[in-house]
Amino acid sequence: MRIVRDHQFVSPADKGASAAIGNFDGVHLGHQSVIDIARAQGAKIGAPLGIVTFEPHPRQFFAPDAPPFRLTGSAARAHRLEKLGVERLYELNFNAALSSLTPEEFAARVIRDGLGLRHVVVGADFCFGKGRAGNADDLRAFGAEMDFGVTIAKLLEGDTGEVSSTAIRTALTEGRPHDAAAMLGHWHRIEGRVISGHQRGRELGYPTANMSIEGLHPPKFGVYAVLVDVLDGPHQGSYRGAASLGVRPMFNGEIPNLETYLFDFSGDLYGAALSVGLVEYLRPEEKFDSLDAFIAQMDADCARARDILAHP
Ligand SMILES: Cc1cc2nc3c(=O)[nH]c(=O)nc-3n(C[C@H](O)[C@H](O)[C@H](O)COP(=O)(O)O)c2cc1C
Ligand SMILES: Nc1ncnc2c1ncn2[C@@H]1O[C@H](COP(=O)(O)OP(=O)(O)O)[C@@H](O)[C@H]1O
Repeated sequence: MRIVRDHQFVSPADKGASAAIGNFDGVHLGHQSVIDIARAQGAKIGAPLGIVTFEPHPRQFFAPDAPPFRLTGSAARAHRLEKLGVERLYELNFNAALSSLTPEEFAARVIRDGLGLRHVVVGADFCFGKGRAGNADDLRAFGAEMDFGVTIAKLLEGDTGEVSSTAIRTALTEGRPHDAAAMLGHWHRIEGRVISGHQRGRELGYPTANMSIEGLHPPKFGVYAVLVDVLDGPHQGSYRGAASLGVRPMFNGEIPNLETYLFDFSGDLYGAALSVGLVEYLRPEEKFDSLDAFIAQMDADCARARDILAHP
């Protein structure tokens, strides 16, 4: 997958895609259906599959102090898109210049001249350009005028209603990772590099690979059964584990993070990139009266997580 971050000066080899446009936060089933249409249109006209997306997320650009809401950071989104067979990822810098283009300027300068897209696919609720002034029908009209194809995809309905990033966030906030996964088409995964903590874990018999969740929507705090992928380094591979998400009341922690104990593993994970999939919510974080009681509870958590993960 080629990643292009500037819509100007794009090399001819990177132009000519059939691309879906949007934020694709979480890359859920609704996003995947839009991407499938772009793939099918591309196959018809012999164009590579592309995605046009934005970084930061426009909502972060317009309201930088709002609480974190993203399901996927830029790297996690790119991984997910690559797995879906995306060949060109246009991750455009969402800045003052881009956000002030009118719908017509966006169509002409970005879609036609900059990226040279041959076909674009958007969801029915798509809005674009300064002040969100353009809608999907406007895009179709610009396409006819500027010689790129446009498909407007219907919004996907799941069993429990519309598949949306908002509904997924709510499921995660309420500790329902299965419901989130049903809308995502995969486990909700938190990705990041392993950072060091207070080195207490190893003394408790439960060393944990710690990751920051800064900038991400926080799922319900507590203990989860998890599926872990170590994405790089000597321990690359898939593991099962139990993870604690939150502030560690046992040790009066403050900054929330994700701490993952990998089953049947020993080794150094500092600096490695991890992807931790939340499979089942086990219990809230607690403060125990003694370390013995805490360790006994972690033993029980891990036994339960092993059981759950044997038949996820
Ligand atoms: C299965 C499991 C359950 C945990 N449950 C709790 C908990 O209930 N309360 C809490 O404060 N911390 C909990 N933690 C987090 C531990 O406090 C944390 O991993 C440990 O203090 C190590 O911290 P360190 O990585 O900074 O050394 C849990 C960790 C694991 C792996
Ligand atoms: N089974 C395991 N699960 C998670 N991390 C492990 C495991 N075995 C060894 N480690 C290593 O131990 C480190 C965590 O040990 P810990 O004492 O909790 O220190 P820290 O407070 O720095 O997280 C991890 O970052 C990893 O490098």
